[in-house]
Amino acid sequence: MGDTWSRQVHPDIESERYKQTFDVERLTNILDGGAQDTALRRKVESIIHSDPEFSLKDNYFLTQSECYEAAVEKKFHLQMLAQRQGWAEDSREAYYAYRTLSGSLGFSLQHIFLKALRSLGSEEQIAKWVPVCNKFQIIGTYAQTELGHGTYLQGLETEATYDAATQEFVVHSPTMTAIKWWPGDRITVGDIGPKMGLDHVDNGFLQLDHVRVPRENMLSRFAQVLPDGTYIKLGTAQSNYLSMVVTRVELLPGITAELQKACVIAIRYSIIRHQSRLRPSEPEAKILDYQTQQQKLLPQLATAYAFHFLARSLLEFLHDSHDAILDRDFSLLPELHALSAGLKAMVSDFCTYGAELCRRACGGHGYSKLSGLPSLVTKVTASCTFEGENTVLYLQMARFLVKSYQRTQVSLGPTLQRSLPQSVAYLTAPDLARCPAQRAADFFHPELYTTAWAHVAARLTKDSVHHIQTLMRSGADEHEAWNRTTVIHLQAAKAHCYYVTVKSFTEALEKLESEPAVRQVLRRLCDLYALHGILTNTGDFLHDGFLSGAQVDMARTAYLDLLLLVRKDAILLTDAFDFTDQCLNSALGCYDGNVYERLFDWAQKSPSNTQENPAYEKYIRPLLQSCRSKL
Ligand SMILES: CCCCCCCCCC(=O)SCCNC(=O)CCNC(=O)[C@H](O)C(C)(C)COP(=O)(O)OP(=O)(O)OC[C@H]1O[C@@H](n2cnc3c(N)ncnc32)[C@H](O)[C@@H]1OP(=O)(O)O
Ligand SMILES: Cc1cc2nc3c(=O)[nH]c(=O)nc-3n(C[C@H](O)[C@H](O)[C@H](O)COP(=O)(O)OP(=O)(O)OC[C@H]3O[C@@H](n4cnc5c(N)ncnc54)[C@H](O)[C@@H]3O)c2cc1C
Repeated sequence: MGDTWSRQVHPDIESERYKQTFDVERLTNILDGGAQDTALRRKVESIIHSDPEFSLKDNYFLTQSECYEAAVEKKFHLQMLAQRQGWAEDSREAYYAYRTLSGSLGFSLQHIFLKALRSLGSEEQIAKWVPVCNKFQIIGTYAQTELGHGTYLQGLETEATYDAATQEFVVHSPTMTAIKWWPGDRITVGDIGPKMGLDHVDNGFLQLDHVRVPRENMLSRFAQVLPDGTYIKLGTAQSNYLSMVVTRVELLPGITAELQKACVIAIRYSIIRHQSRLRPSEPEAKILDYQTQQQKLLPQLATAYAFHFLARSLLEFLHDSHDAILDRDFSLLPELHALSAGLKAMVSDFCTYGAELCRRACGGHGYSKLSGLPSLVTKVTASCTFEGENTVLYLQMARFLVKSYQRTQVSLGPTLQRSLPQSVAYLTAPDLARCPAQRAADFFHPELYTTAWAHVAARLTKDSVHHIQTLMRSGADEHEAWNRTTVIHLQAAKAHCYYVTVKSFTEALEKLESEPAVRQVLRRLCDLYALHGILTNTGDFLHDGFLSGAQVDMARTAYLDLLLLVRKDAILLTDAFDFTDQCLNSALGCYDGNVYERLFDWAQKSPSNTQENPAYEKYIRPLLQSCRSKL
């Protein structure tokens, strides 16, 4: 932070860094993608942090309007810096700049606009507009949602009427509910009013009154309109939804980073905070030494790591399939859509839950904005809704699971095995009826718990299909049967997403053979993540006897042992994320652990401490005097 306390690390947190069971720097390199990436990121961060224009110190004391202005100001300065440094918009340097300034930069919708342009625009349109957008000579938004519709895109009311005489589209909002609502960064425009958070984003409304748009401005990779108005379909009905798929995947690292930061803040604080005594004869304990505090925070740390590797594997899948889709080979799109929908829902749900748990785990100081935790919680909460409301997205995943299972019902055999999408291959794998675990240590085997998760996901998917078929046999039509099964669909989709995450974590570990110490510490997190899920969903594993009650007790023993093991490395695991103090902007989460000094110092900046509030003269003094005169 560059303040006086940065020079002296608090002994409590320093002692936690002595016993290095693994090389923290190597883990940071692995998370960054290599030592060179770490070096580049740190170089970008030092350039940013050396410039006072990018300081976040006063953010907690700004009004909404000041917050927005500060975000645009930072974006402006970052654009000027990027031009001076030669950092292209889609460069690693730009990515690292956004990572360190995330949540405080204006024009975030420009990225969403560019994803739509790159996914739906023709090569000519991309070549024409991307360069000027990258220089912010065009500032775009993504105005899809309306006052009356956000989820149900078939219900959108905005009209685009083609005028062949002028070769223009006349775009119009015919009703009040057709008014575009929410788009950040827009004709009759205005602000939609105060929100729960994201004060740095100017979410507004856009009412279109017969706005004319040239024909060539329609993004035309998957659909074209000829000068005479003929409509040419070049893709599928869903290919025009591609930019949402790309956005859902590319949002995952940023959403995960919110949980990572919350874990860093809460775990560092939990080493500094001493409260109550473990033994009457001993001094007050570090709250991270209480098993319940470990149970709150360490599974969240495991989740934050699990999602890092999950996001990486889904980004690879997107990268490998995106070019084919742009070339109109849509064979991988259904699986990509299902994964992007289901995993965006799960990651945002879990990161929201986890960030709030981290906040609560910090007691009273977790309720202070100066902790950095409340703004992390309000920010990550938005991701449960934007880019697709989570329930709706889980149901999209469920629809894919149902269709995949129905394919197994009609044709079994080797050809099916090869043609089933890789993420649901377990639907035709030989199924274990019972878990083979004989003792707690057996639950430390990735093969065992991955199979357990596949078993539950398969059972719930089959259960949902059988439930639909039973309802239809009793006379319900397919739509009613679907709706009356959606609670079970949700269970199946969530179990599938958890299985996918466990599998991607175990696969990431397999690639770390040359890093035994790092691999071991990550392996414990993988075990913890998998067992945490089993123990918070034991009903699903007991339901058909796959796990016995005795085996659940074994899993719990393994889990509680893991908490103790992970506790020892907790600080080192948070250090490995390598967030700077400036980026965390938290009085509780600084690297040096000097919490109380910073909390007291930062509180002095509160306007209430720098100027008298008019309430005293207007109300308090007269009240006191009125009471006094009666005495
Ligand atoms: C700091 C701040 C930073 C903020 C950044 C983020 C800003 C956020 C910006 C936004 O929020 S933009 C607006 C986001 N809006 C949405 O995500 C809308 C969500 N709704 C939908 O995506 C669709 O309406 C929905 C998937 C719910 C329904 O789609 P459909 O209307 O096509 O109906 P249906 O569910 O019957 O799907 C028909 C077929 O299309 C498929 N499909 C649906 N969506 C698809 C898709 N995206 N890609 C590929 N296929 C898709 C679906 O799987 C199915 O295939 P099958 O018939 O083979 O089963
Ligand atoms: C911070 C923020 C920023 C945003 N930015 C943008 C932007 O830049 N551009 C843009 O276009 N949009 C933006 N949005 C809008 C966002 O995309 C929509 O709010 C989102 O898609 C959800 O749609 P909705 O609001 O219509 O919710 P609804 O769908 O009305 O959700 C309400 C409830 O209905 C349920 N529901 C709806 N349909 C079904 C169904 N089929 N089955 C079961 N349950 C159902 C949902 O699960 C939910 O519980 C933003 C939203 C937020 C919060």
